[in-house]
Amino acid sequence: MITLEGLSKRYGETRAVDALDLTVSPGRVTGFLGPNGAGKSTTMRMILGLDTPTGGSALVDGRPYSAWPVPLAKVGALLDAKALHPRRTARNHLIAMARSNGIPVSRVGEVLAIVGLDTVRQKKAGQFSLGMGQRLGIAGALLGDPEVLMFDEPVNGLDPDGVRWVRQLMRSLAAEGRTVFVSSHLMSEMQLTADQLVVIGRGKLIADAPIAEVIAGSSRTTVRVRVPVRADLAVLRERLAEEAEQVESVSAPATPGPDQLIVTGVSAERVGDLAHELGVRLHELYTERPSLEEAYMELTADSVQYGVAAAS
Ligand SMILES: Nc1ncnc2c1ncn2[C@@H]1O[C@H](COP(=O)(O)OP(=O)(O)OP(=O)(O)O)[C@@H](O)[C@H]1O
Repeated sequence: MITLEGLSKRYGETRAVDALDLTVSPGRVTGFLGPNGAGKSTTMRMILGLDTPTGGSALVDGRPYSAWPVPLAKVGALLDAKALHPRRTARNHLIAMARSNGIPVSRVGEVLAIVGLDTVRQKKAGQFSLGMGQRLGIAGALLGDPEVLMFDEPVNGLDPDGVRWVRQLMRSLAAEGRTVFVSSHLMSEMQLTADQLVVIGRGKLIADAPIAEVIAGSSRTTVRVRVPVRADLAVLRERLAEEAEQVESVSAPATPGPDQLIVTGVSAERVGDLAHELGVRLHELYTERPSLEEAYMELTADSVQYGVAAAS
């Protein structure tokens, strides 16, 4: 488990991380999202003791990372896949890591096999592609068989097969009861991988909730209802207008007039109950949920620092 209490980091005037309170629990994949410069990498670096907080604390199972006798056996991390010695082979890189952390060298072969690099274990890291570097970084994170894993943009540079592999790896690590904390800008991938989402913007917590809740909480969740009788549509519309945020009449393609309502701010159950009370016959009633990307865009709209002006 990772526990952040009031965690803060300032760089001069920049509040990179601003009083962050957060618990990252075991047994699930927690996605860590936020616009560029939101403070994700800085947070992860502080958890690993690579940056010193200017306030608050970051603990792993109740202790700072460095206070664990074999930190690599407690937390495995992939932060910067390019941080490799270019003339060292994959195998030697991992052997050096294992030796300096008191981990049996026999574990090196195991993790090379897990990440699919056993055939190139004698290749020098400097000759690795971006994706191979990512795999080697993940091998390093797994070396100490840690309970807590942190990955900063792990699918960066991976081909579709590799992306899928990372997804399955994260899911299986969480299923084994480990804590998996992973940052990514790929929303579609996060939607498939994460159980819980933590969203930050300008160093502050914006959301910490199960993925389904983040999506359901979006104002873009609407209810669509199809009513076959035009007069009934008007009756239902009038009644819904009393409690909905918005009710819009629309027509399906190739129909002469409106035959559907799109309702915001009222559940499908409530729409169905009201229709029943009014004796209005329905042909369709369903909830349209936004994608995670749409929900995320809405959540972070005020926190984007490095946006591009929309093309006119
Ligand atoms: N060493 C540093 N010196 C000064 N400012 C820094 C330093 N490291 C990070 N920052 C600033 O802290 C803020 C947070 O940066 P950080 O890299 O943690 O964001 P991020 O969420 O990981 O961004 P990205 O998604 O672009 O990787 C940014 O404004 C960044 O410019």
